[in-house]
Amino acid sequence: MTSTEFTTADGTCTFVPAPTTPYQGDIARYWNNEARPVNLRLGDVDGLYHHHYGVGEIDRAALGDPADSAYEKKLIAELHRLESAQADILFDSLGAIGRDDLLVDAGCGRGGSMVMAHQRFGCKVEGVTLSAKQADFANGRAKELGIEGHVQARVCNMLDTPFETGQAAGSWNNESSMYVDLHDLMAEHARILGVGGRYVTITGCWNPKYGQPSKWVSQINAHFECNIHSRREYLRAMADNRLVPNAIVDLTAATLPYWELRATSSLVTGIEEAFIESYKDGSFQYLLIAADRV
Ligand SMILES: C[S@@+](CC[C@H](N)C(=O)[O-])C[C@H]1O[C@@H](n2cnc3c(N)ncnc32)[C@H](O)[C@@H]1O
Ligand SMILES: CC(C)=CCC/C(C)=C/COP(=O)(O)OP(=O)(O)O
Ligand SMILES: [Mg+2]
Repeated sequence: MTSTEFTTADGTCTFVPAPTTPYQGDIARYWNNEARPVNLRLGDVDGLYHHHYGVGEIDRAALGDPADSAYEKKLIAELHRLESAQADILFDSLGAIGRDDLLVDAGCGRGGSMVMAHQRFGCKVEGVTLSAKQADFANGRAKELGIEGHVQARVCNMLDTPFETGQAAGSWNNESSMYVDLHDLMAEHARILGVGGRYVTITGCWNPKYGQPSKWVSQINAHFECNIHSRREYLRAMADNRLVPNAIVDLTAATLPYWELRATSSLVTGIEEAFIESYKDGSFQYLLIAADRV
């Protein structure tokens, strides 16, 4: 396998595997260059850096008066609280995880979810991302927290991971499954999970009830260079790969307050309208699917 050189934040030179396809090269570049304030400023609140969205009711009392000079800071903290609440909901669905178990985060971003999972379960958490910059960032945070022996990110294709067959007790995709073929993805999760293990995804998917992807869904795809799948595709790919859903939770109503609040902030990116309108017209859904590896 060919590799490319990458210099880490501490100046160390390292080699990372070259992307398997030109598309994966595009996605690696996209995340290597990403530095949106809506992600960095939220992460700065407590050092948990997420690249996913939020769920739950807005705490209006915590936000206080919009005319107050401290309001924007409180709004950022509130958006971040909702994003961390989203990760907590995903972990609630993983079932019983012990300290000696291994969890795998497929498409781990800057690693916020990995840190949270380790803090909650005490176990080892391994993540993969296409972006060397993200992996370096996640490993840097783990080192700062003194948990580098438990939380590790590497540059790797989630469809072809180095984990042993049956090694993981749990694995997840948190808003990272819209970059890959779902049959290939579920086959890899089914391979690395032991029988009785649990797979969880939180994802945005287009709703077959709408007919085809709406213009808003197409806009989201173009914005992130991703390819949103339908709800039907998720269920079919799981069924074909020994992953039996035990929970399908529609989080659409729970994520709307996050988007409506975000749309009023100074950190807007321009994609807020597409999420709000597609959730409202029913063409797009925010779903959690948990499945047992049988
Ligand atoms: C929207 S971010 C989500 C990050 C993280 N799950 C979170 O919740 O913060 C999408 C992530 O998927 C990763 N990704 C996309 N395609 C991938 C692939 N084929 N293999 C590994 N990671 C991939 C990207 O590198 C990026 O880290
Ligand atoms: C639900 C869907 C369709 C998600 C697409 C994947 C994605 C880009 C998630 C959020 O990342 P981010 O936190 O970097 O995005 P933003 O900068 O908009 O906060
Ligand atoms: Mg974000």
